Amino acid sequence: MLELLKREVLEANLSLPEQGLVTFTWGNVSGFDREEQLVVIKPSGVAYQDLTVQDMVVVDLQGNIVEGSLKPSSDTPTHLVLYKNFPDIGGIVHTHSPWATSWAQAGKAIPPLGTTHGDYFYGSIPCTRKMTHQEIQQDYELETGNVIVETFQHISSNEVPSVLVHSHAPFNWGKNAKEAVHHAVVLEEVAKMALHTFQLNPDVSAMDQALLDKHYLRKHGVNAYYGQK
Ligand SMILES: O=C(CO)[C@@H](O)[C@@H](O)COP(=O)(O)O
Repeated sequence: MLELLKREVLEANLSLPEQGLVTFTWGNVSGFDREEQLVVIKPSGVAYQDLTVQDMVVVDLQGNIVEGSLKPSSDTPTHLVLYKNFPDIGGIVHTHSPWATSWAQAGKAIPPLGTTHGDYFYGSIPCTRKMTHQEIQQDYELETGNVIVETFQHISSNEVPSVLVHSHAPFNWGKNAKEAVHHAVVLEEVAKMALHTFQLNPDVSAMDQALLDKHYLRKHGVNAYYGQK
């Protein structure tokens, strides 16, 4: 199982530059084997084109390296907090994709403005609060995870599989690494559309709840009917 997960995580990392989500090494993907309680994650600072399955790093939920000779991504503590607190996720991706990162730097949530958003996110994509100086200085990556969990106290991490970290960039997740990357691609498109929408009409309001319900629930939930379902 772990070897298959390493391959899945490698392929998900290689898809980041293919999808236009990263510049240089500004991103990382991990996968979670919930049975073994082990996380496979990209090594820190290694160029995507140089990555091999053997480079994938395996850590436990305390961050101890179980397999691998390279240092894990610097964002590993953030990934681990999310795996511990969001029970249904099996993959996480962090990038600095420019449109979503612009919203994160502005400290603004992305409201549901249209059906593209509604098909994937059952409400606004939240932005975390600013972190305190103490949080930043103590353990920035760990506290980034904690502030994301705090942001989702009253939001379902299943219904909104993305977050904008204030003054930083997005984190996305899904049932596996591939789905997490899919959500990251959608987030980037939705962030781009939303910014242009506000430029065209600064007074635009969020889409009707009925339309959001129709589009989200046609793809998600027990009565989903989209595509060939
Ligand atoms: O967020 C950042 C930098 O701000 C990191 O995600 C990015 O540099 C990637 O770091 P890693 O190479 O995964 O350690």
